[in-house]
This record gives sequence, C-alpha cells and structure tokens, in this order.
Amino acid sequence: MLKAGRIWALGAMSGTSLDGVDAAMVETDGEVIYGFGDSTYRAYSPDEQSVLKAALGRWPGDDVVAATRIVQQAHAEVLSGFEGAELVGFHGQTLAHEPHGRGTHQVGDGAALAERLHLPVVWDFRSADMELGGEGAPLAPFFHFACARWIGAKVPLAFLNLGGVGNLTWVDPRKARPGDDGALLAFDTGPANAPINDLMMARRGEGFDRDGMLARQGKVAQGALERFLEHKYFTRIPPKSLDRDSFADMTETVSNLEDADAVATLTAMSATAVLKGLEHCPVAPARLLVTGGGRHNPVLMEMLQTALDVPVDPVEAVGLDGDMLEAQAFAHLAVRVLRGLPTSCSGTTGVRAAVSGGILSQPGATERIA
Ligand SMILES: Nc1ncnc2c1ncn2[C@@H]1O[C@H](COP(=O)(O)OP(=O)(O)OP(=O)(O)O)[C@@H](O)[C@H]1O
Ligand SMILES: CC(=O)N[C@H]1[C@@H]2OC[C@@H](O2)[C@@H](O)[C@@H]1O[C@H](C)C(=O)O
Repeated sequence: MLKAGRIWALGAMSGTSLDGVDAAMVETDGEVIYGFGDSTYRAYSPDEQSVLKAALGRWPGDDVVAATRIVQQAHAEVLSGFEGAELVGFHGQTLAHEPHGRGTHQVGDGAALAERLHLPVVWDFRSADMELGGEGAPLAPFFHFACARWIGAKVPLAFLNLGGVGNLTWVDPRKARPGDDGALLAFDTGPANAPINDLMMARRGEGFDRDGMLARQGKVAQGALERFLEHKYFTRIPPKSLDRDSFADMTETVSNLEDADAVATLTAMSATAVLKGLEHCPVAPARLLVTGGGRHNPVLMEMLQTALDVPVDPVEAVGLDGDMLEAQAFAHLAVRVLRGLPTSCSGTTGVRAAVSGGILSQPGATERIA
C-alpha cells in the first residue's frame, strides 16, 4: 500500500515525434513539486521508428501489434533502470487521436508493466476525459500549473511545448488550484516538429533539421504560409487538440519547393501556429517558456521571439528540464490520479467536469479509477 502525501513517482512519455522514450522521477504529492530526480532517454532505432510510423492511425491490426511490442519492450527496459520509484505514470505511445471521431488510442499495457516492474502503474490517462466530452489532450497543463508555482511565478505566463505537435498552456499562478476557473487555458497550437522531421527523412534521409541549419538557408514561401493560416483549426475556440498528422494536407503545399525553402516554410508554419494560438490567451502571458525538442531549433525560436514583445526562453531559464517535462508531467499526474485529484478541466480539454482519469494497475490486480 502506498503512503499518503509526497512520493517519488517515475513518469514515462513516448511522444508524437516518435524519437524515443523519456523517463523521469519527480517527488510530489500531486499538488506541490518537492524535487526532481534522475531521468533518462531511450531512442527508438530507425527500424523501430518505421514500425511505429506504419502503425499510425491503424487500429486494430497487425501493424499495431508490432508497434505495441516495441513500445512495451522499450518502456520495460528504460523503467527497470530506476531505483526508488514508488509509483509509475505510463503514457504509452499515441497511434491515433480523433477526439471527434474514433477516439484516442495509446498503445502500451500498464498492467503488464506493473507485473514486470513490481510497482503500481497509472496508465490510460486520456480515456476518462474523453468519456466526459473532453479532447483527451493536452494533459500536461495540470503539471505546468505546479511548475509555475515551483518557479515562483506571480503573474500569468505560458508554457509552450514544441514536440511533434505544439501545445500551449496559459497559467494564472495566482489561482489556488489548477482546476479553478481561470487558472488554465490549454490547447494544441498546430504542427511543430513532425512535418519538418518527415520532410527531412523523405528528402535527405535525416531525422530532423539539426539546429535549423537547413531552414536557415531557405526562404519562406509566403503563399504556402498564408494558405496554411486559412485552416479552420486556427479560428476554433480552445480547448482543442490535434493528431500528429492533422495538418498533412497543408504541409504538402511545400512539396514543390526545394529542400531549404520547404523546411524554412514548415518551420514558419510551426511558429505562426503558435502566434495564432497566443491570440486566444485571456491576457498576454508575461513570458513564454519553451519546452520540447523544438526549443533546440534556433530558427524556430527566433521566429517566435521576433514576433513577440515578451521574452521567449527555453524552460532551462527557470531551472526546468525541457527534455523531460512531459515525462515528469506523467509522474505528477499519476500521483494526482492515485489521490483522486483532477487531471483535466474545462479550460484544458473542454471536459464537462474536472476529471481524474486513469487505470491503476497494481502488480497482481488492476482497478479502474474513473
Ligand atoms: N538540435 C535540434 N535542432 C532542431 N530540432 C531539434 C533539435 N533537437 C530536437 N529537435 C526536434 O525535437 C524533436 C523531439 O522533440 P520532443 O522530444 O519534444 O518530441 P515528442 O516528445 O516526441 O513530442 P510531443 O510533445 O508531440 O509528444 C525532434 O524529433 C526534432 O524534430
Ligand atoms: C493525443 C496525444 O498524445 N497528444 C500529445 C501530442 O503531443 C503534443 C500534443 O499533441 C499534446 O496534446 C499531447 O501530449 C502532451 C504530453 C499532453 O498531453 O500534454
């Protein structure tokens, strides 16, 4: 039986970039962050990435079975290397996300992981939210609220995650709890790194545009950018969320451009989607704290900073770890689920009522929390 109060939780995230598994320890009671612990990263090999990619959007099916095996094995390897964890938060790998269609689908079996690790595992974080009419994403915002408190923020600010997809969390740290009215507004901004990575792989056999080197040499095609901005997603009132390839049609508009111009244009699309998203914030955030791999792309960061009159900084500027924030988020959320605290609310996913969602699997037994 787990003790009440603060515990060391281990979180794991396999993101939409399909680059690998992040895992990190957090000491938390689900409300306050008391400390950050060890973390690690396990990359997917190119072969594993191909299997995962082939399974995107396809379930049920043989492709999904093969992808699930990879996700399960990678997590078992990574998570068994930690010591001192009392609880695991296991997100799994999203293969499809259609909140207004077939639902959300993360692969990975938390019950099997609990047996393998001999630890309680919280998983299937998104289903309960969707059952109550929510988007099922993003879920990191309740952790971003705790981070805003941890850094001592006194005025509204925003966290921006630039992963495969981008997501923005506007936080008012003056509110008592993350589920309070007006404490959080969150949503996916648009594509971030996924289209850049896909184009780099298709044209150059490289996984991503390292340090924005190719984008830096290119010229943004204004026509393609304008057509992108006409997408109806940008006028939808948040909360709202996206699948990895929701914008595939739009990003195909760069197919006739030469490599550098195409990557520069996709990078500008990612930045401009964020700028559009910021227009939805209740009041302008005092600063933009950027997490996720896109913060390593100086061209993307410069595009944001040039357009904004507030500081745009990687989260390292306030002592957080931008490579691990999502893994830490699922550690924190697991503790919230264990304590019956909400993990989403109307401001983050549009859910009808604040909900604590997830399955808790104990080694030897599995119970549904919400
Ligand atoms: N030095 C760099 N230069 C440019 N881009 C980079 C660099 N380092 C990482 N990236 C980009 O960041 C991506 C990984 O980001 P991240 O790990 O945040 O994604 P994720 O967790 O899979 O995504 P999501 O948040 O959508 O689940 C890489 O695939 C690459 O596109
Ligand atoms: C369905 C799904 O897996 N969505 C991811 C994805 O990657 C970024 C963005 O789209 C965000 O909505 C979410 O991940 C983070 C961890 C979240 O739920 O907050």
